[in-house]
Amino acid sequence: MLGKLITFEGIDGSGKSTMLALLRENAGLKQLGDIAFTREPTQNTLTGKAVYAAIESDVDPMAELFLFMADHAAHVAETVRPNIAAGKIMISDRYSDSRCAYQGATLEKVIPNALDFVKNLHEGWTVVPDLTFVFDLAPEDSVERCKNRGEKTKFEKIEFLTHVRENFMTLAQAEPNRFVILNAKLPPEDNEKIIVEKIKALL
Ligand SMILES: Nc1ncnc2c1ncn2[C@@H]1O[C@H](COP(=O)(O)OP(=O)(O)OP(=O)(O)O)[C@@H](O)[C@H]1O
Ligand SMILES: Cc1cn([C@H]2C[C@H](O)[C@@H](COP(=O)(O)O)O2)c(=O)[nH]c1=O
Repeated sequence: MLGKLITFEGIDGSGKSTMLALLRENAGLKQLGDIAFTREPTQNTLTGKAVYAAIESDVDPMAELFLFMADHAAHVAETVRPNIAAGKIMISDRYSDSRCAYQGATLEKVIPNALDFVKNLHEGWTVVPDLTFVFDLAPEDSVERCKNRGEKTKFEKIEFLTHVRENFMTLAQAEPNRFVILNAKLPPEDNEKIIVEKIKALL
């Protein structure tokens, strides 16, 4: 039997990594099947390194989109498809919706309907997630959390993250059966319970 793909999305600092650390240890989740954790951008790969170099530069946003797309293609081919074929439950920290939301925003002034343009690039070849959680957080809180974390990327700006957040909401409204919006200000343990219940219902 084919596995499932579950993705975690949201603006920077919204709590995805914190939640995934909790889920790795969640006994109820472990009982549901063979779980494989993954992420985008991919780590320590040719394409992932190119993406992180781009994030730290002021590279042309269209060029940056295609670096993210290349990383996604490698991720799908080398990790996602084989694990799904092996019947695993794959949980990805960011996936295609991050591209639609972030590059939909970086390309706003470059191409009309940038979000749809990016979304359409994925059609026909990617693996579509079965379930997607969006950690919804005000950009002001996001920037504050990122400041406390001690990192700063070119994306961590209130105006830009406001646009990214709106894009996540647009994506969720278009596919209400796939998306679950979480209040990222709740204690992580509260959202953890909601997530495990939704995953149980999916399986
Ligand atoms: N529910 C929460 N309430 C308050 N603070 C939180 C919560 N979840 C996470 N944090 C804190 O916010 C910061 C960012 O969290 P985390 O690294 O999990 O976010 P992220 O979504 O993985 O970020 P990014 O996508 O930028 O890597 C961390 O300092 C973390 O401790
Ligand atoms: C997958 C993906 C990510 N981004 C952005 C989101 C973050 O600001 C950075 C790096 O991600 P991390 O989880 O903080 O390591 O990249 C993006 O713009 N487009 C994407 O497709």
